[in-house]
Amino acid sequence: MIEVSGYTKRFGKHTAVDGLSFSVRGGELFGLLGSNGAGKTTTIRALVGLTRPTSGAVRVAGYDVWAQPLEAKAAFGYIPDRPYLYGKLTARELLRFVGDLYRVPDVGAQIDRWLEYFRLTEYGNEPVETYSHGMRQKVAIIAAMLPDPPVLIVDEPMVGLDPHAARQVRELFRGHADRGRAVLLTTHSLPLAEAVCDRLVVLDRGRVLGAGTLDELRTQTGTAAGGVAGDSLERVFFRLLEEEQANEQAARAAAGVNDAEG
Ligand SMILES: Nc1ncnc2c1ncn2[C@@H]1O[C@H](COP(=O)(O)OP(=O)(O)OP(=O)(O)O)[C@@H](O)[C@H]1O
Repeated sequence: MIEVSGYTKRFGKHTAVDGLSFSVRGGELFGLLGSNGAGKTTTIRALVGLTRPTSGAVRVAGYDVWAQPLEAKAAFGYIPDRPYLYGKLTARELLRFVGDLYRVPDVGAQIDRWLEYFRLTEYGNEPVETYSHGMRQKVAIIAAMLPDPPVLIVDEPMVGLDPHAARQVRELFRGHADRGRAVLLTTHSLPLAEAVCDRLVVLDRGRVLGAGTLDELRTQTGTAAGGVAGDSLERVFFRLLEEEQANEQAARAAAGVNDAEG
């Protein structure tokens, strides 16, 4: 459902993402993790047609996002980290606009159901510009979910949500994947990723440090650094970063020795 092959993005001389490959199947919830500046949003922006790859290909539902943008865009819902919503529209107007674009059947009843789910019913006829940050985030989530897309792409979904809404959203994404859809999300919340993701990629400065199920990552880090089965994703994550640092120091030291010899 999502295919990223050899995706590289350079901004001038800076390589933000370097030869990234992964795929997400229907029924899977996939996590893209990494520190600040790792390249998560840059990858998501390529997948949703906002930042053109320098090289490599990104495909959604079998369509190349950059060669067949209309087909690809019809197949995914996108929840950006900072959603832009038309502030002068009410939530109902905005959601009806989205629903009509995607030809959602029985859209009025669906919007009512979604507003109720997120406790927004009494605000549904107020302009979105009067909403709190979390309320806007909920509207952006509804807008992406309303067409029931085969692929859902989500950048940092929990920022600004209260604990109740965060749990609802977690269940929503898991349920979406369990109904055969593909869900790709980036998050800094390792407990969230541990609770819901089937598979993960950990990025650092544009390169993959580890990829696979949590158990596979445990094995990967355990073999190299003496970890034990059952380690939390947080421990695994920090081990991957520590190993990367150790490798870099070793490489620098070796280069220093070579320089000295040369
Ligand atoms: N438009 C741009 N122009 C130049 N550099 C950019 C641009 N967008 C991103 N970058 C650089 O690409 C790298 C990856 O940024 P990106 O936003 O993808 O990171 P991220 O993993 O989403 O980080 P965060 O967790 O902080 O949101 C960073 O070094 C960033 O400075």
